[in-house]
Amino acid sequence: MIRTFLRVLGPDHARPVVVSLSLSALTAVLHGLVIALLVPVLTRLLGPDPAAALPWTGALVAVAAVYAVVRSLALARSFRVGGEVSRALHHRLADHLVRLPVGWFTGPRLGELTHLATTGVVRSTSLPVHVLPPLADAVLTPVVALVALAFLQWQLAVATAVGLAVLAVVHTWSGRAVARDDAARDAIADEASDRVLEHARAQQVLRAAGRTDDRGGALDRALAAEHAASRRLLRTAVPALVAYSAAVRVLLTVLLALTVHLTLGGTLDGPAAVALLVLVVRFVQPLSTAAEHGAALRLSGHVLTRVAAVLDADPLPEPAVAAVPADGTVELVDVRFAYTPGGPPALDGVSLRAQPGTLTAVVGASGSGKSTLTAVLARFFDVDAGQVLVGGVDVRQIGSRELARHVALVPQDVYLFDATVAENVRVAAPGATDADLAAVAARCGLDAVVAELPDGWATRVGEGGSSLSGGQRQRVAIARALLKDAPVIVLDEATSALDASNEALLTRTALDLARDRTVLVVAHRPATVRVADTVVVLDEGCVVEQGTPAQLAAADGPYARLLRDRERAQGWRLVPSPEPV
Ligand SMILES: Nc1ncnc2c1ncn2[C@@H]1O[C@H](COP(=O)(O)OP(=O)(O)OP(=O)(O)O)[C@@H](O)[C@H]1O
Repeated sequence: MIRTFLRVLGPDHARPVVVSLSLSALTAVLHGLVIALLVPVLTRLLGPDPAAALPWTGALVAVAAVYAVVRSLALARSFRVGGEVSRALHHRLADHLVRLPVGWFTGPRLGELTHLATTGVVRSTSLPVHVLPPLADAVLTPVVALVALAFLQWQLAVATAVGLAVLAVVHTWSGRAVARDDAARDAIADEASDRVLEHARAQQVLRAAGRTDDRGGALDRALAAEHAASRRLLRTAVPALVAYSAAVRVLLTVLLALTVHLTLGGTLDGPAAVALLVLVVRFVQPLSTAAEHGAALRLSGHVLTRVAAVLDADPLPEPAVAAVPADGTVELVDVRFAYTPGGPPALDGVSLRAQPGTLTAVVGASGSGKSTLTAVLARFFDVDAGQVLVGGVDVRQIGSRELARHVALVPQDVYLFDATVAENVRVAAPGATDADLAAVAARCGLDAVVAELPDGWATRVGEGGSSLSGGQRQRVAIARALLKDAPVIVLDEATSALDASNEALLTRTALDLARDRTVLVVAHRPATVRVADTVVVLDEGCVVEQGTPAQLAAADGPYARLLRDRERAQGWRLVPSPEPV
């Protein structure tokens, strides 16, 4: 477990933890020595010559003083290390997450990450502060006392050694049973937190559907399962704790009885018996807390295994020497890709070429593979076969930083940070001046949005950009792409209804962008498709038609059918019912 802890922290942060744990171990050994020294001190103090206790008392005071100093140092260091552990784990997770393929971040993983980054990090932070030091005390102190006992009274030492072995067995047995239910409860708790998040996010949908409570729903079931899992854990944990605690009491009783027996039999004199009784009582004390700290250790161990699994997830391989794309030409050559190995292909032999200075519209029915095409282009996933080339270079040979500079993806559902509009645009180029912002805003119609906002560029957009409409958020994302000056822009057109002026603006912007770069639009509107230089029609992951809008319209194939369907759908309008006469 400690090995996993140090591995998860990484070499830079492991050293201070090792120092802190060593200090805690030294504290526990000194504690054991203090307890052991009580025996010669008490034996002599209660014996016929109390003055003989003086040198032993001096030794006891000296060791106790060193113990006090080391303990304070260990305590101060463990608290400092606790803070560092929290920071280190957050940094390690964050550094690794940015290198993972975007496809790794599926729904359940997001819930697990939230759990790990909050509860998981808190539990790991408590390890060097509240768990390992008392556990070292519970294990090392009795061992040191046992060694001392071996020199003082062998019969008691043998009985103690046997007792400690029995305790270790009981501890391991009870720990295994609890660990099983612990792991199950953790998994169910993750599911419950996922459901709570989902419930909060889906409030609009639920209210629109008239579902204001969740009786019998997924959240209700997840919370009930969590409750049941907690009860199951309690049913295992309580008997396990009681069994261990009873074993400690039995050991104490046996040792006390043995001491009395040895005294009555004349093997021990009165002062030695009193001293040994004190020794036995003192070293059994830390043992009784071992079960609780053992449980905390197991919980932390479980969480650390999961953090280690995240850190072990393979990042997308980076090229040893990153190649630089020659220009913004985009080419897909016989690309095949499935989300699950051996699963149905989302892209099945897709080939296309888009040149700088052109607008390519990608169209197709829902589920035909349009978003997947944009995802492999931005290398959110690596393709299973074929090649994705930007500027003549395979995206796997372009470093991720360079590729992000070359390809700007404007998704349908743009996420904005809870910051000002200006700060959100500057994400693409932190050094951009106000004049740069104004220039890109004018090109994508963001200037009109900013003019209407109460504080202009300084308006805060709320969490995720909630105070802006979908169309406005997309304009912020387009401004980011322009500011980044990416030669390739991939725009996933919003499927939601836009008013006529917004629709015209979006088409104008796409055309304007395509003057000096390669623009691919996942197009949902006939207006955008008609102005494209090339249209690529996807169906079940395959390119079924490709050509200019005029050519495809004349062919009267899948494109023409799709366009007719779209126009018919757009032709539907909700109109007020006529007034009764
Ligand atoms: N994360 C995922 N895991 C597994 N399968 C997926 C995933 N995302 C998409 N798919 C599947 O891949 C196929 C292509 O989906 P994709 O989202 O690319 O289609 P689309 O044309 O963009 O659809 P839409 O217009 O509805 O957004 C579909 O069968 C879809 O169910």
